[in-house]
Amino acid sequence: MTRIVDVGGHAPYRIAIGDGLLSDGAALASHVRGRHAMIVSDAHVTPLYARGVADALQAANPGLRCMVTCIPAGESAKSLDRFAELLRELADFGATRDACVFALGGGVVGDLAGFAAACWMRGIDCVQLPTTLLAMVDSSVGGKTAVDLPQGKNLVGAFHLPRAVFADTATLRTLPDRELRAGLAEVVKYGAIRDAAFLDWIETHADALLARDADTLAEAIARSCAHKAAIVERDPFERGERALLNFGHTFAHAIETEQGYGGLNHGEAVAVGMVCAARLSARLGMAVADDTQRLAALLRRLGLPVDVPAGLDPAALVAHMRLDKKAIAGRLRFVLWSGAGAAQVVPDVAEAEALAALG
Ligand SMILES: NC(=O)c1ccc[n+]([C@@H]2O[C@H](COP(=O)([O-])OP(=O)(O)OC[C@H]3O[C@@H](n4cnc5c(N)ncnc54)[C@H](O)[C@@H]3O)[C@@H](O)[C@H]2O)c1
Ligand SMILES: O=C(O)C(=O)C[C@@H](O)[C@H](O)[C@H](O)COP(=O)(O)O
Ligand SMILES: [Zn+2]
Repeated sequence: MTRIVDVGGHAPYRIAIGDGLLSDGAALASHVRGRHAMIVSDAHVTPLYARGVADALQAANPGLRCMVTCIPAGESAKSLDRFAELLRELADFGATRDACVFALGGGVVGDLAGFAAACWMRGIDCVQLPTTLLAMVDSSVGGKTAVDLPQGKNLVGAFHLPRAVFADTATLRTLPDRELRAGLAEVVKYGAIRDAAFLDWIETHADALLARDADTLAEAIARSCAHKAAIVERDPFERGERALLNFGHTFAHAIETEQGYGGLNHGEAVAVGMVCAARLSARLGMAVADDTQRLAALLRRLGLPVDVPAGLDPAALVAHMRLDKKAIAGRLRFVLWSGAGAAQVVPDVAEAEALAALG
């Protein structure tokens, strides 16, 4: 069964979620307007799936010129250098404005390839083909694309909506356990910020999710995408409510940056960050300590970390937060929590409070 989530707004697109979607060459090729299709993937995903996608596209449209380009796996590939390399490859490929980039991989590939598509000739089509749970529930949807700098996460980027998203759940069978758990952190985020019943559902289905039960995973993906779609179609450029999707991220990005993008992965950092944000909310009188305990217990049960890694300098973490994209006029803004299903953006949070919330 293929589940569909439609994302409305000024440039609507469809998210398809189902087993085997990467072999549907006709569906993939229907989004290519010209003759050039560049499949961007990483060193783990390329040998597993890239040839299949290229063959499926080619079979559906024999006139298409397909190329596969492979980046190293991992967050450190989300760099300006790799971005420049992709642009040079698009040039060498002769990609014209009707070319299409297929981002086949996790959030790293999606963000990097999406950013190259956003910039090449001021914007060409991009189709997201997420192969991690995190990319299926979050990064492939909504059009945020970016690369990191040593000074901070996602500091250089653009909003560039995908033409379509195909989440082939069969690819999750090869995903390492650690990456599956990372994706579950962003799933928990949706329950935490806007759907108390979904948070209950995740608690009830935690074992099935960890055991990769296919229907349970597909339901988690579809419900997560529906939440993200509802927000990003109303606020595509994060002028307001989209910031709620950043719950836990001010802490998470500071940790990832301070670890040089080689420590916790994004989902793990978000798990820690959400607990810090919940603690901060309790300190500021918005949440009760019991809610923080409940959130931490669920994340632990899902195999995720909930404590700031030992050895990180708290002052350095707060210094990174000053470059958080939600900060305004030199003051920190946080997504804070008032318990299951309820979050809000709070301006002017004192750095001393953020420091104390690190635990
Ligand atoms: N744009 C957004 O809205 C948004 C949202 C959330 C996260 N992100 C970004 O996404 C990135 C994290 O994405 P991620 O968690 O997918 O990490 P990732 O892209 O690094 O993938 C995780 C690992 O899994 C491997 N992998 C991917 N699919 C596989 C498969 N099917 N089988 C086997 N191995 C596979 C990858 O090679 C990599 O080693 C971060 O950079 C984060 O900032 C962006
Ligand atoms: O789509 C969004 O908006 C999000 O904030 C989703 C986050 O999970 C994601 O990690 C995003 O890349 C963070 O964006 P940033 O603007 O804080 O860099
Ligand atoms: Zn995130």
